Amino acid sequence: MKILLSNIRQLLQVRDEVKQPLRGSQMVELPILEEAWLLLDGDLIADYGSMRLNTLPEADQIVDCTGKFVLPTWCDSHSHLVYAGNREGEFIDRLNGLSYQEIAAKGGGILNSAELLQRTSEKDLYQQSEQRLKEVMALGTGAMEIKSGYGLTEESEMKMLKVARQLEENHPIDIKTTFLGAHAIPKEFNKNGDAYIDHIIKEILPAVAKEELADFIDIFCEEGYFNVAQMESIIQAGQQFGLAAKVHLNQFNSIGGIPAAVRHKALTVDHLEVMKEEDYEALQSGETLAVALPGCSYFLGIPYTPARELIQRNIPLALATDMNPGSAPSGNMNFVLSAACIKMKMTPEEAINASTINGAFAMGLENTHGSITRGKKASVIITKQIPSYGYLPYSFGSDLIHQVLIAGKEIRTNN
Ligand SMILES: N=CN[C@@H](CCC(=O)O)C(=O)O
Ligand SMILES: [Zn+2]
Repeated sequence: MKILLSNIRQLLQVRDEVKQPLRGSQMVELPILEEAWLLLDGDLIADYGSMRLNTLPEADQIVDCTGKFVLPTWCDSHSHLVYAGNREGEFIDRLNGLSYQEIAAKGGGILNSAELLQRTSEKDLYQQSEQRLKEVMALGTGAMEIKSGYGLTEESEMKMLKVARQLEENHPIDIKTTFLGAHAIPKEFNKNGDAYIDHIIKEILPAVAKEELADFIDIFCEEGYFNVAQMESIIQAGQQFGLAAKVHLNQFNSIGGIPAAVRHKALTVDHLEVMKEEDYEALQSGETLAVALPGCSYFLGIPYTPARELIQRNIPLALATDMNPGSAPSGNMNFVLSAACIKMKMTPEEAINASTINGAFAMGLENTHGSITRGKKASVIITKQIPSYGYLPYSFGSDLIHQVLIAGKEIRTNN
């Protein structure tokens, strides 16, 4: 079925081919086609052109986009969307003065979510997660990464990854999965991180790889969780199974993880709220992408990732939600866009690039997602009638989406 979007006020992020993630001054360039049409054929983008120059192509359905902006759907490259229950109780504890780390030290935090997830059936976990997935698709996310990490046993880590794979099978959104067994040390390991890392590498990872449940590998490298040597072991073990690394780093402390991750050719390093000179220099010397998670900074009240410094130093930067029950219980990329502009001083162009094409690179989906390109997935956001695309981050909290199409399928339409 061919769908023609006509009379588009501005078609955003129109690119022929993007070979590398955008960096530095490239991030401020957002290619635009004024007064445009866009033809979707089945699940792919077939063609686009100017309303002024071309005769319109034939289509089965025509959607009039007068006064509206069309852009590729968001690419959310860092999420923990599959989880059980919530941690609203810890949220109240934090409002009453406890810190995220203090709650974790008392046995709450990730271990709290793991305890509940282990008791939750696969079916129930699927249903809870599917509800969140439907919500984020309606908010314009067309590709996303989902991590395990609330299982912390072979059985429960596999349960999480199976649920993520089933979500992809049953919905048009593209989902990449990441094995995050090394998210916290389970209670049974009595704070012995080395023993748990050994167990992951010898037992859990081979089982995950055998069933092809993961595309990437991750670890929470942070004081009180896992150290740099343990991160290096996990990255190398993942590489044995062809899993590139996407690593949680520098959320609260800079402990030397970024230089090591870049040395080991990690695809992305994520969080980066706390940065030292050596961290910037390592990123400048390699190909690893930085991923910022402003929803986490907002929710926990911790520093925002220094986007201006990263961009000024030519380091490619993506934006993602970090959707999870403890530090960012929102999968709304529209909010992420606003927070990146308001709190991290990114321009709307930089924030849109970081949330689309660079997000696609951060998941290895750059050939199919992240831009309006012939042959890429027919996944687009049609805005309501708004004055400019800068209005998207400006009008924070407003729902400015008229329609979302993912792989050619209508996800929602507002009037
Ligand atoms: N920091 C590590 N992992 C998640 C939070 C996990 C949790 O608190 O449940 C994050 O990216 O923020
Ligand atoms: Zn995370």
